[in-house]
Amino acid sequence: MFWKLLLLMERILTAVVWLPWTLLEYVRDWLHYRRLANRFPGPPSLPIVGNLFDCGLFPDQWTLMTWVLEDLMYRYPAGQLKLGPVRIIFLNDVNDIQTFLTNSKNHSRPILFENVLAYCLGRGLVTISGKEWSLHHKIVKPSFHQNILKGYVPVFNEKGNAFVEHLAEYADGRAFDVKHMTETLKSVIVLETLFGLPTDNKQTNLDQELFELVLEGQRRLSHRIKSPWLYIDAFYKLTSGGRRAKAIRKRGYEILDEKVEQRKELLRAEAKTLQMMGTDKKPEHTPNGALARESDADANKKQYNILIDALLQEHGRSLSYESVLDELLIFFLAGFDTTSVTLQFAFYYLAKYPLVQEKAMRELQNIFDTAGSTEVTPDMLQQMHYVEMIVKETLRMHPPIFLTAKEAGVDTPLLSSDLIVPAGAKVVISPRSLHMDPKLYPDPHVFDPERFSPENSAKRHPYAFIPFIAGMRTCIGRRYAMMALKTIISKVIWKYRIQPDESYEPQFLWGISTVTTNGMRVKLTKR
Ligand code: HEM
Repeated sequence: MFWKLLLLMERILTAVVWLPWTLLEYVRDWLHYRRLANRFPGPPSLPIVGNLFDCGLFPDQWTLMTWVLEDLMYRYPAGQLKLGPVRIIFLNDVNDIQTFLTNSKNHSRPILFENVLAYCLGRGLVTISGKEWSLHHKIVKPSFHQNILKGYVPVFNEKGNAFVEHLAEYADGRAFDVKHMTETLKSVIVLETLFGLPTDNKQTNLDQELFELVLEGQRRLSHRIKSPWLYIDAFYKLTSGGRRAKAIRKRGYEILDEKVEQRKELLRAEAKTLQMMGTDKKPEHTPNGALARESDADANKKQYNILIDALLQEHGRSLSYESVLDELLIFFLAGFDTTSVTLQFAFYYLAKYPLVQEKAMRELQNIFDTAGSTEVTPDMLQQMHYVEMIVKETLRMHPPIFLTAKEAGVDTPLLSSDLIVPAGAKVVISPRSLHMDPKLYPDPHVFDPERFSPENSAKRHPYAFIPFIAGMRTCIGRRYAMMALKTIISKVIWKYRIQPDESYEPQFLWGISTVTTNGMRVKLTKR
């Protein structure tokens, strides 16, 4: 009894001391945050509503974005915007961006933003942070090892050839829309490489449905991001948009579940064939051409699995089945969306700059003629310096992810001024604003791949080109994307001359990635 009383008193005493102490610490942190954040310059704001009225002045979301990215971020290279109670700090000085991103404590997403993304996309690599992120990252990273990526090149080739053949139907000089074709191409590539499923170069009805669901999910997410009153999950769930977003995710899971079953079936068939052949030697390639198991050379080294197999192996160990499906959904979206946008804009800029096409053609003549084949190999990809410069310049002018939001984990002093980004600040960095800074890129609106020649690149700040962001949360698919894009663009340039549709100007919709609302119109003629 005595001991129980003592224990109770101890608890009461702890509560009495602990509560005010915690509260005090919280107030102290908040005052510290406010003191540091208040020093950041920004457009004049009103009490409570901040800059909400300024933002409301813009007729649409795109004009608002242009104001932030092309006006505010240049006027205030380290500045702030107050969206009601939410304060956003933006950085647009290359040294400050480097300082911020190289600090491994600054890589979580603001929790509100993370929740908004996760509601539509589930909890995959893009939408998680902390220990959960470290675990998922460790599981999927080996699937992007260069041995695996090299094994994908035959798939990039096969799909690239089919795409180029399909384009022949339009190669009579009339204007046509290439957008949907690039989206289909890229989603088929993802299914064959990351999911290890043969596709017959076409989308099945189910693939098409998954693809459309993901696009709709993106549109809904974009609508939610620009409507702060929908940020609270409990409220969003009750709206028709929230209910539809939930239904999209549920149906997405059902389709992905079927994909998982197809992959398991394929692996069972493969194992059976091996058994019948009386060998236990593991094959180097899956039927779709992707490297699936360790090759002889790697036999004693680490085992690299394609993404879906790596995830399934962890199912029941460190991952739940829902986490497996969440990752597949994220990779399906991340894998096809950004690369197809880049491919569309490569078409757009190449059409406007015929001399760039001819220079690329000369490089390709060297490579393909020497090899006596247009089947691209990993070695040939290494030799495509100019084609790579075209891809980079496309990503400079139109980085598909225009901006990213991070939460500062620690106070981070900036280099360009005596300002300090306080711990807890929501920080926005825009590859697009940075890439259009005339101090870094003179005549930034001119498409000039020479900016990425080895000599010119060497002179530039290492953080001046960040289409994949940088630091700990850099894009895991960046090498995959570069290899796929170089393979396909080289095949298109080899076969066709691309010309502009003079009546076309892209109109943009800003979401997770920045896409066009009016397709991507160009003209083609055969070489
Ligand atoms: C041109 C193509 C691509 C571009 C420009 C691009 C850009 C980016 C950017 C900017 C981020 C960071 C986002 C942020 O921090 O807010 C990112 C992350 C990511 N990307 Fe990509 N990406 C591309 C292709 C791909 C591909 C092909 C895949 C998959 C095969 C992929 C998978 C991912 C994943 C999983 C993340 C999250 C990484 C993490 O947080 O750890 N991306 N990407």
